[in-house]
Parts: sequence; C-alpha cells; structure tokens
Amino acid sequence: MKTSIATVSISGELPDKLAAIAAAGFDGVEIFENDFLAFDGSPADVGRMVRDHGLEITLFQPFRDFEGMPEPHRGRTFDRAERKFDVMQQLGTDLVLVCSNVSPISLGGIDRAAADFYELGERAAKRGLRVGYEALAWGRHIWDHRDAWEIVRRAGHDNIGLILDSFHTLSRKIDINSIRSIPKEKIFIVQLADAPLIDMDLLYWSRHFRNMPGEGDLPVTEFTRAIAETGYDGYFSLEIFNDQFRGGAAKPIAADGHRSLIYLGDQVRRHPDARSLTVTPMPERAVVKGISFVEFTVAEDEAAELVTILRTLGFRKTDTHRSKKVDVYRQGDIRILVNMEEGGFAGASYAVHGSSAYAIGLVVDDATRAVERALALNAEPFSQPVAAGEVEVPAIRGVGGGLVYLLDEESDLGRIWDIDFEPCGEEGETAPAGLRFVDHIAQTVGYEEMLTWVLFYTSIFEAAKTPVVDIIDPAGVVRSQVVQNASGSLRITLNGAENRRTLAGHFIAETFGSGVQHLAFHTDDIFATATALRKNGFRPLSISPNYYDDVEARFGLEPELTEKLRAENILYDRDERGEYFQLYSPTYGEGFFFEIVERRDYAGYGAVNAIFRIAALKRQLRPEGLPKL
Ligand SMILES: O=C(O)c1ccc(O)c(O)c1
Ligand SMILES: [Mg+2]
Repeated sequence: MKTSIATVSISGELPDKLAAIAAAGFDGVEIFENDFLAFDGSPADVGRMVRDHGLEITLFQPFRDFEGMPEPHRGRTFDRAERKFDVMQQLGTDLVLVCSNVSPISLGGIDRAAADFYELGERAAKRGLRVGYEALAWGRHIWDHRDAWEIVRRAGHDNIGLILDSFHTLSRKIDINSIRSIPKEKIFIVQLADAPLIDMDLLYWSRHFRNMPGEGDLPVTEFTRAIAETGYDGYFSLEIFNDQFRGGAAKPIAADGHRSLIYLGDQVRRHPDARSLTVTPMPERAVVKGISFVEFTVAEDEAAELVTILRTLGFRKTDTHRSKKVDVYRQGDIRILVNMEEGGFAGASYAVHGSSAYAIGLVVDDATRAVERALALNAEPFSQPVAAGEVEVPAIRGVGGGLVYLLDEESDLGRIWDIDFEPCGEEGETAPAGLRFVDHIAQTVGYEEMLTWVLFYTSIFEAAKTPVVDIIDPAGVVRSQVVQNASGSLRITLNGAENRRTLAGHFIAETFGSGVQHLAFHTDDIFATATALRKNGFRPLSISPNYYDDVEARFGLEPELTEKLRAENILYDRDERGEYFQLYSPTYGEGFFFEIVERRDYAGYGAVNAIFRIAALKRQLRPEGLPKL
C-alpha cells in the first residue's frame, strides 16, 4: 500500500502543503488543479518542487464534464483534454482523473460514454498517459461506480481505467461487493475519505464535511478491504474536502491523514482475504485494562490546596517516591499522584500550564507492544532519566503535550509501586468515601483538535468513539465525543471548545492549552458517598433547586428520591438501560473539578445535565461571571 493525499486536503499555499505532506511521510501527492492554477510557477517548477520533497505526483485532477457531450461541445472537450495532457507531461505525472459529467447538456448512454473514453484513451496512449474515470455521487447520468466500471470495461482501452472514491460509493450506500470482481489492473487509483453521518445534500456533504478514514462514520475499512481483495496494492490517496481542515494547521492535519492510512492498512491487512496488501506489520491495538494513576503537577507551596480536596474526597496518602517529590494518594483502585518536582517534565509542565493533571497511566495488556504500535502510528515517544534501580515507564505524548504512561502487570512495570515508592503508612484524618475506580477522564481540547485525539486513542487502543453530542454552555456550544472500550475500563470524554467564554474554552485559555479538566470517580452508592463526603468537610457544587422540580416531572421520580437528590446536590439521568447519578466538586484552579458517579447499567455521561453543572460551576468560579469578550 502506497500513501498519497490530495493537495486540496491541506491548508495553505502549494509549497506549504507539499512541505507538510512530505513531513507527514506520504509517498505521493494528488495535484488538485486549483492549487496548481493559483500557484505562480510553471508546471515544471511544481513537478520539481514535488520531487525535491521526495514525493511522486500520483494524480492530476479533476477533468470535468467530458463524456457524452453533444457536438460542438464534444470537439472542444477533446481540445481541453489535450491542453491538460500538456500540463501533465510538464508536471511529470501520467494519470488524470475524469469525474462523471454533471453538465445539463450532457447526453446519457453507456456506449456513447465508452466511445468517448476509447477516443480519449487513443490520444492519451500517444503520450504515454492514462485516464481514470470516477463516478461522482451527484453525476448527471453516472453516479454509481458500477456504471463507471461498465463504461471503462466497454471502452476496452489499456489507457482507460477506473478510479474508486470511498465517499461516492459509501455516501450512496452502494454495495461494496461489486468492487471485488473488478480486475485490479483496471483500478488506476483509489481515493479515500470518511465523513460523519449527516443527512444532507450529497454534494454539500462531500465538499465540506469529509474527514480522514476512522474520523467519520462511513465503513471505509470494509470498502478498502473489498479493494484489497481484488489484489490491488497501489496508491491509496486521501481526498478530503473539509472546511475545518482548509482553515487548520497544515502539519498536524497531514500527520493525522498519514496516521489514518497506516491505521486503515493495519486493520485491512488482518483480514485473511486481504493479505496481498503490503503493510508493515505492527502489534494489535492495545487492550486497556484500567487506569493505573492520574498525576498532577503542582508547586510545592500550592500542593496543600489540592491535597485538602483529595482528603475531603476520602483519599489517603499511602506512598512517597524514593527519590522524587511525588506522593501517592489512594482510595479503592484509584491512585492520584501529586508531583512537586521543580525539574523534569513535571516542572516544565507546571511552568507552562500551572497546576494540572498532566499525565495519566494506563494499564494495558502488554506495554512494550503498545508502545511499539503507538510509534508505528507516529505517536511521539517520551522518556526522561530515572534514578538507578527505578522503573522506567514507557510513555507517549498525549493531549496538550501531556503524557500517557503505559504499564502492564506482566513485566517489572507492574511492580513500580513497590520498586519506586515506599509506604508512608499515614493515618487519614478523613474517612474513605467509597470511591472505587476512575469512571472517566475528561479532556478539554480546542474544537479543531477533536478529530486528532479521537484518531489518536482509537488507532492505538482497542476502543470506539461515540457520536458527537452538543453540550450547551450558556456562552456557546461545546462538542463532546467519547472514546471508550467495551468493558468500560477506558472512558475518555473529549470536549471541544469553540470559544473561550465557555467553561471549557476558559479552561484552555487559562491553563494555556488542552488537558484534563475533570476526573470522574465511580461509587457503588452515591448517597452513602455523599454522606461520607459531608463528614469529611466536602462541599459539593450547589445545583439550582429549579433543576429538581424539572427532573422529578421529567422522569416521574418519587418525591422522596427527588428530595434526597436535592439535599445532596446530585444530578440524575436515565437511559433505556439504567440510571446515572452525578455529584460534583467546586472548581479547583482555573476550572478543574472532580465528579463522582454511580452508574446503574447506564451507558452515557449525563450530557443533558451538563448545562446545569456548567452554570453552577461558572457561578462558583467567578461569582460575577466570566469576563465578557
Ligand atoms: O467535488 C468534486 O467536484 C470532486 C472532484 C473530484 C473528485 O475526485 C471528487 O471526489 C469530487
Ligand atoms: Mg474523488
């Protein structure tokens, strides 16, 4: 499998696009005609620039409204084609994409189109060029790859082939089995794009909402597998029309694109019928067994504030690091590490972001293999020196430049708590409150980074993404999407903030970047936990009384239950399977908070309650409200 991407997928001017595409590791690039026309260099200059980056031009496109034209238009389309052939020869590429005709004056008829392509094939052959035909989902007569293939088949010319584009086929839900019988030599190139499922006009959907394979909801993996089963092993080229990507930063978007293709190739190759696809093998996605720890970086003189909150939540200091200023606070299976080092990465993170949960530790099935996979997917490795005899835990850079440590139970990593730490046997002044494990970790990111992190987590770890839900903040919308595994041992909620007046946006602005904004702990009995917390001096986030009247009416709750919820400031939700109870802490620092949940067979995250929680947090964070911009 060779990787390519269309210039239209990336923002910037042609030289910036090419630099980003090359840096991301692609083998080739599709030159989109407008990118070339807008550039004030000759076709030969562009060709040279591409090759200087070590890239190959995989395709020149698109050539529009060609087949089935009545005279005198027909004659002119052939003249136009000859002009494009001139450009292609100067660029140094032999393949052009003809997309199906959308002109109202074009005539239908498979044989008529086949005859036009035969003639075009004759002209292309004289110059050693090839022509690929693609069915646009909104073509006037041809909008199905099966019809495009029939035209190519009837043209019967070596220089005429088919171009398959996942978007056009999958947006129309065309049976992908039809691909399996196409001879691989007749597939000239494959274009790939995913898209979120949105019910809208096909052309508008295609031109504005495509995204990288794995970022959307289309069955791109099955599509690619059907192609691999023909024996095709040529270029897979991303062609992503996306408004957000057009305005985004070129390098990270190109990097996401490359990651999406490697991930896709890896999934496809695992199928026994798709073995002809050449992809470098990598370990399977890592199975996350649990969250081992969450680590905060704080300045030593500010640690007391965090520690006080932890104690009121019922945590106890159980261990201290043998050589570093790191304490472990425990409750149930939860470990919170408080790192007060001034040096190293923790100190550097503090200097940039202030107090923050900058690292998470995941227990996986095999940490070495997990790291190997992450690196194969171009994750950024992290390491820093450890003292002699201490365990070096492998890590990769995650959201906001923070760390994801990878541990397992099989190697020495499983003994890190005995090796690197010593018990401090401290007696707690406060009592445990029944918190058992981390239910979820909520990371707040810029809206434009959401897809990056969804792809990061789902490609490295065995996990799936949920549909995006809109969270209504009084100052704007925050989009929320969850990455989770089937067992629930990995649940990461990603919240994408569009403006800085939302609570999420404020958090990003004040902590100078994306990061963990809240941690949710699981309890088996939220009312018992609430009582225990109250005894510890914990003050929950105070919820508007109006909320409880509404909840009682909405769900038909017994008044006694509503009273208990109101008395403890507990939020309530229900889905078709079960019930959900949520209790929040006030904010710590610039918008960080803790949540306690009881899940009774409930699958979601209480999104409908978010507006009430956000309003309450904002009241508490700045009684006079967040600054208006
Ligand atoms: O939106 C379009 O017009 C367009 C053009 C060329 C393509 O390859 C394509 O998939 C769409
Ligand atoms: Mg296309």
